[in-house]
Amino acid sequence: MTSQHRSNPADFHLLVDGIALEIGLDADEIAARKAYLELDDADVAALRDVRELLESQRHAFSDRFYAHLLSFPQLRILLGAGAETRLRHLQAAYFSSLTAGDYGQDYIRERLRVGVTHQRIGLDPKWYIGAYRKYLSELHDILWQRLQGQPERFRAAVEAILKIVCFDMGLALDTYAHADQRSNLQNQNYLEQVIDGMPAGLVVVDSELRACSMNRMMADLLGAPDDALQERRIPLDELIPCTELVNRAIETLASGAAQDHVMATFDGRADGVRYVEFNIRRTRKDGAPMLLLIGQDITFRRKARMRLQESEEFFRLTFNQAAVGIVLLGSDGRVLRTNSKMSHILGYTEVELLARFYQQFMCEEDLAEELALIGGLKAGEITEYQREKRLMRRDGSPVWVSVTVSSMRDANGNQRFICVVKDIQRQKQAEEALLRMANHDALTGLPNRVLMQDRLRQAIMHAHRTKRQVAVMFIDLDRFKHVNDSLGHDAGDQLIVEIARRLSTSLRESDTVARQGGDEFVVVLPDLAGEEDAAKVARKLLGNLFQPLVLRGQEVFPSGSIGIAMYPRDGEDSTTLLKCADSAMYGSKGQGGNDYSFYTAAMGAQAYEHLRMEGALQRALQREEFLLHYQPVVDIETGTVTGVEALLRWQPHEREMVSPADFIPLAEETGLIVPIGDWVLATAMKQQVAWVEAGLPSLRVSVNLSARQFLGQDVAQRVRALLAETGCDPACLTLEITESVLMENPAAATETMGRLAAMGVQLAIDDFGTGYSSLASLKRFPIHSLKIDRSFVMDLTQDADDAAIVNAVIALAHSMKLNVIAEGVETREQLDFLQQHGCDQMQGFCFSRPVAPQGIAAMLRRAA
Ligand SMILES: Nc1nc2c(ncn2[C@@H]2O[C@H](COP(=O)(O)O[C@H]3[C@@H](O)[C@H](n4cnc5c(=O)[nH]c(N)nc54)O[C@@H]3COP(=O)(O)O)[C@@H](O)[C@H]2O)c(=O)[nH]1
Repeated sequence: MTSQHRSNPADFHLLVDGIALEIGLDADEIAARKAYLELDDADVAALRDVRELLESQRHAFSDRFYAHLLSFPQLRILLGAGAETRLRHLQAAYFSSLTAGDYGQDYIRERLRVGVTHQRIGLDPKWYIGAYRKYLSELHDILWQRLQGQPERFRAAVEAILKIVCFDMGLALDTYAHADQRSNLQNQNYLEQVIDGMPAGLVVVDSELRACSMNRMMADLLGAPDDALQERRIPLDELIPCTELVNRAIETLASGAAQDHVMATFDGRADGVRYVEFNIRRTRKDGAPMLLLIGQDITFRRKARMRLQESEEFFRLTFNQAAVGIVLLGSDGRVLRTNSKMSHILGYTEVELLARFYQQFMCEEDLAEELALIGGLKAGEITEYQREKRLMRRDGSPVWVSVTVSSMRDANGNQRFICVVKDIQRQKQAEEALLRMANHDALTGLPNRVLMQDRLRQAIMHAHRTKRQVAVMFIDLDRFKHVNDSLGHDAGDQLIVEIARRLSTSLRESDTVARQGGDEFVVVLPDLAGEEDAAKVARKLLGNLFQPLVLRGQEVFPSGSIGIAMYPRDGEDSTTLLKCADSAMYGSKGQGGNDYSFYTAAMGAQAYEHLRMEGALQRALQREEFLLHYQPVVDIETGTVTGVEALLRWQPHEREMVSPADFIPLAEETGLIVPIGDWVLATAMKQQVAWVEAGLPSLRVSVNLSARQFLGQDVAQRVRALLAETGCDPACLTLEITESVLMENPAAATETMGRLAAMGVQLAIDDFGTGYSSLASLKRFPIHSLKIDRSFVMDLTQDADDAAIVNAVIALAHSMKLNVIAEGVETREQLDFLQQHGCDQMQGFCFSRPVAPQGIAAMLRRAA
């Protein structure tokens, strides 16, 4: 009986040797076995005796033997396909060795090998015991046939064959059993290893609900030592204190019904709580019911699920309560999900939004760009984009939003778009208002200078391309100051607003009317054929402007002076054209106003001179080209010099002296009057102190304050500083302010004058009679003197009106307890008149022209 073995031959031999050792097959054992079978030398001799006889029958024997064996399908399967040839060969070797007479170590090892091989292939002992039976019967028949008549020889041979075959069977069976035992042990070890190594915890519980064993994983889950159950069986509720698990285990034990997903929480572990999900199965061991509790550590999964739930909840709340609108779109733009803010922005309910496509909310003009961007997202060319645009609300009104659209994929790989929409309606409105404010005049709502210049530039560019012309009109209202001064600023504002309206309604949409500031307007007429078009518009404007209106109950007839510059004739850029129009406007004013003038080169020359003077004035201050002359103020009664008026002179280097009448208006216009006036104040005060220090009688010095000086800076503070700096006595300083300056901003003037008077400085109203203030309104101002304007004094001896005015002024001033000074007194007659009518003081050529400081000193010394 033979079979194959498939493992490595060296390993196999080691295994066989190991089994021989474990069985204890040493020489003594073999001798004992042979002795027990009574297998002795006589048997060996008997076997050798029939060797030749049997060898001759080997092939026929083999045929019959295998015909029998292979007639059993189970054997055919166990022995394997194509086994016959191989087996016949092994069989032949065994057949020969059976009668060879050598039954030592090699023989025995071969028998053991056969036993191990049979055990390995799962050939039950029944099969090879049957095979040995067939062997014996066949040998018996052969011997019977061949040894008929030789009963002794036959009996000895049969006896010996029986012994050796039983010897072989014993070896094979022992080996089989031992190899089987070994294999079982190995299987058991393997099973234990598998159970220990499995990624689930296992507790085996007996019918008394006591835990008998558990694997390493379960010990680990419970935080118990591996051998916790070796000493004693622990009650299940002690090992795992979970009522639910114990109850379900009791149920399974009783009914046999499997229990799944039984949750137990293991607390108190150093590494935190563990969640274990158990499956409970009933089984049997040695007839007694047992429970298998298989626990899966789902801590990670459960925590992950809890985290997921938490983050989903967080997302849900954030999504719903977000201060921005959020929309999830399908790749076709369908709204798949949205939040309440989005509903609020668009005025739809969430359900209504879900039935719509994003494209439905877009403005017509944004659609093409938006679709192109979405196309870019779809193609993966961009991952997101941001735009400020308008969306259409449910009520059809547009709402400004800032939209950020990003591309994403859902769990199934479908393309989705997330739109985050911020309502920027208010911001946009504020921006628009700011833009409006930056570009428009607050009072009239007309474009301001900035916007006008922009429009003018555009008009020039267009005209350049189309070979057309552009007219720029500079409009200045005539006598606006008069309205302002006499009727107040509110009336002035009303007039400006009405003029703005009249200008706007007189022009086309494409024309621009802008307020340049104050009472100045600029009109831009684009796309003209020539000068005559502009002239027509100018005539129309003047006609419309001239319509009367009632302000504060008084009928007013506004008019304006218009200067016109033409592109490209007068200039090719906005700055030049505006300058030209400005110069032309002065041309109109010079001709009496209420007219228009086109710019001419001569006007340009005037403007150039203007500029030149401005530069020269600036340099004059630095080069100290200014000086002061002083005109005495004389007491009419006594003829004594009581004071002087400081009068500014400009003596350019190596050039003729320039009259203040020529440069003061320009200095006023450019603002240079402020530093120049400051210089005058300081110099006059220093001079007053110098005369006193020179031992001369203390003189009152009068200084003229310009409008800008008086209204534009903190003159009181400056005067205080200069008084302190120069040491001039405030009581010796008079500040002269013209009537019109006072009326420009009476409230501010009152306040400033109050502060100056509080310092002890005296205040005089200059050029009195030329303005529009009434004597009554003067009561409000803390003034000390009135200076009657030279124009009234000049003709007072010839003109009865002037005489009456001068007389009235003196009378009224005295009634208000004001000092009166007449200016420009040139003749004895004028002086006599003034004396007769009680005028207090005078200044004029009849006494002295303005002279240098030394002249005043000499004059005072002479009088002493
Ligand atoms: N803001 C400032 N204005 C000033 C200052 N210095 C002068 N001025 C103003 O300039 C205008 C012209 O002044 P001026 O050429 O000096 O003429 C003054 C006198 O010379 C002139 N005057 C005086 N007496 C006579 C006379 O008998 N006949 C006559 N024809 N002219 C005479 O009058 C001018 C003084 O005017 P007023 O100031 O109104 O008293 C002139 O408006 C000056 O105010 C300065 O420092 N700051």
